[in-house]
Amino acid sequence: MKEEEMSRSVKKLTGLVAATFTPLTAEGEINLSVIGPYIDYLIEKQNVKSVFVNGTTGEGCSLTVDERKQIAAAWCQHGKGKLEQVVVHVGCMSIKDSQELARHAASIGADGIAVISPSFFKPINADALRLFIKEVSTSAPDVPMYYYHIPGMTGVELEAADVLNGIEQMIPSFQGVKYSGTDLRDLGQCVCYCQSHKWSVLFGVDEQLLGALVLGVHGAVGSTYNYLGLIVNQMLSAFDNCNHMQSRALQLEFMEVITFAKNLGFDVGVNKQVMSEVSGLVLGPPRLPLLPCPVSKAQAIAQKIKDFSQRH
Ligand SMILES: CC(=O)N[C@H](C=O)[C@@H](O)[C@H](O)[C@H](O)CO
Ligand SMILES: CC(=O)C(=O)O
Repeated sequence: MKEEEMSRSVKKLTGLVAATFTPLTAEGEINLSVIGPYIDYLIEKQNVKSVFVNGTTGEGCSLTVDERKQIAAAWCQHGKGKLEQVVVHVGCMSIKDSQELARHAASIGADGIAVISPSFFKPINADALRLFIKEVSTSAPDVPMYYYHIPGMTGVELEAADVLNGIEQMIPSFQGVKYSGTDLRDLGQCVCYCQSHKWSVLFGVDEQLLGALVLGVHGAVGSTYNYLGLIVNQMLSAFDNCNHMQSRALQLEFMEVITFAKNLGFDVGVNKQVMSEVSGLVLGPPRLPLLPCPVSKAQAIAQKIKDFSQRH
């Protein structure tokens, strides 16, 4: 497809996107039965209608290729007619695995795919990373492709704007970037570049979202929208209505909650247990090397979240 054709037929990814947790049984096997109720919870209780599956929050890199396929398929199947977009993260250390997951995502009707940089052998420059993303996209040429920039996890410090430069010539299906870094200059460069190609920039550091909105990002992908979607939607509305006092007050209060959580140790294992406490869904433990979270710790964080929600 030509670039103009693609951009006409693609639904732009905007607004809040929940980075989903992967439900596991107490024995540590994937638990597909939770995904249907999980979708209803996001839509009915959080007003969140798009999801990002098998990413950082979903422990995608800790799952087998087969497990990732089953999880992605369940989100697409149960989300049909309910969710606006299901974006599947397909990044792996092996490009072959990523290609297989990309092909699979296309076959189940995913609305988009995303890749992180490989992080054991790292791309030495932006060219190498662009090539990697391109080779994955050729396995699913009709599925919108997003680059998932998360230097804090991958250790790949290439500027995202450098990765985007010229990428439209290599990847006709390219549609934007999920930016989970904190370099606002690089983010701003990405916003300009994506704006000119009608792509989306989704921000991924939830506690800093307001700063990114000021720079013009089109939406946000994050773990906390699983349980704070309603409140952050209020912040987005306040921002859209130029109510700086209200959007700032909400972001500052949100920062206080995340700081409280971080001081107790806030990794994906803790976060997952917090979601179980707030939502009532039974998401189970994380997978090693992440450790299960003591229930008392998750309850203390969940209480802060509930208090925050009740105040608004
Ligand atoms: C490293 C990580 O998990 N980042 C998530 C997405 O990129 C965020 O949604 C964070 O969980 C969130 O901003 C809380 O710190
Ligand atoms: C936040 C996010 O996008 C992820 O967990 O992958």
